[in-house]
Amino acid sequence: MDLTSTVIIPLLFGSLGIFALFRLLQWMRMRAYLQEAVVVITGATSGLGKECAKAFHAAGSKLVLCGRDSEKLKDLVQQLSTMTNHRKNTHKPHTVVFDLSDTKTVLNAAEEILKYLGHVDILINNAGISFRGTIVDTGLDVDKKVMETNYFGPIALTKALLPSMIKRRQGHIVAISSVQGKISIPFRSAYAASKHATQAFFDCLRAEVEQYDIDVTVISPGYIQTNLSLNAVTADGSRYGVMDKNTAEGQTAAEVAQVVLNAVGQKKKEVLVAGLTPSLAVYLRNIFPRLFFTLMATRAKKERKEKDS
Ligand SMILES: NC(=O)C1=CN([C@@H]2O[C@H](COP(=O)(O)OP(=O)(O)OC[C@H]3O[C@@H](n4cnc5c(N)ncnc54)[C@H](OP(=O)(O)O)[C@@H]3O)[C@@H](O)[C@H]2O)C=CC1
Ligand SMILES: CCCCCCCCCCCCCCCC(=O)OCC(=O)COP(=O)(O)O
Repeated sequence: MDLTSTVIIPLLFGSLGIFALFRLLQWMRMRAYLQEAVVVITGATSGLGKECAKAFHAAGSKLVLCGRDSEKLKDLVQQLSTMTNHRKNTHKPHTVVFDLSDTKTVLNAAEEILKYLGHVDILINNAGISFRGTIVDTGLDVDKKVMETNYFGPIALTKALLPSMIKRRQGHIVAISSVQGKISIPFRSAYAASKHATQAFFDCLRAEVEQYDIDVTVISPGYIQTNLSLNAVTADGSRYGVMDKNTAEGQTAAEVAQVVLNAVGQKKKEVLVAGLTPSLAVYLRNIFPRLFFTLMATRAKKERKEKDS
């Protein structure tokens, strides 16, 4: 008896068929979940937020696009309306203008969103700023600004929308963190601190709200080709204004937005979206912390030397 033709090949094709069917069912469930869902995206005016807006719009979600600049939001709505490769049943997005570092405007925005749309299915806390500077030279006002934007703003918005999700026993909260929510690299203190706080807060939230059928997804990207480094704040509060090499060579925002869409659609609890070095760095930090600390100290000395020369 030929084992290959009677057992191995049928088994192989059978497994492939089951896998294909599983993926198809997964895709159909994801499509149904995102279609018609009310999705709030912060930081929709550029980079990853803008690409998420395009991806969720194409998936048929009802978008609430948030940002500080109403003109940029209007432009995005216009751009979405002309997108050609989307399905027929897309929706005109609603826009809300507020600054995440101003709690009062965040709370007003949440009220406006609930008043206008009645409920939120998916909140994507995406907006953020980065930081470049030495700890010794950085004023506390700069640390606070980064924490207000990356941590207190998103948690204020989350807390404001959470009661209505609990009441409906339905909702999904997404935090765009960073690899720097898991490891700290020198001269990024305020940013890394804000992302570690984000990771911790949303991990606690996930545990607390599972009993209400609310999902929490934390996405930790590595470098993405966006304006993040250009817009980073420095030790004296001024704009960094440099497109860092790592950022310029990172993944495209559109690629990462697809990962966000799939992670949300599949209700994943967390996703690391990074290249080999950042991914290895996360493992190294946890498995061989002393080696990781030595590498970081060497990196800090090298960067300092380069800056001083
Ligand atoms: N780029 C990267 O390498 C990585 C990015 N990330 C994270 O991805 C997220 C998106 O950043 P990215 O797209 O890269 O960067 P961008 O600078 O392109 O986008 C940042 C967005 O956040 C908004 N924003 C900044 N400050 C505030 C504020 N005070 N109130 C409201 N909105 C604000 C910006 O609005 P405005 O247009 O008004 O400035 C902009 O829409 C961030 O959380 C970032 O930390 C994570 C890992 C890597
Ligand atoms: C054999 C194992 C080798 C692993 C050693 C690696 C040590 C090198 C450290 C690498 C650090 C990577 C940091 C990645 C950080 C990252 O992806 O952050 C994403 C961001 O949020 C970008 O923000 P930024 O403003 O810092 O550009």
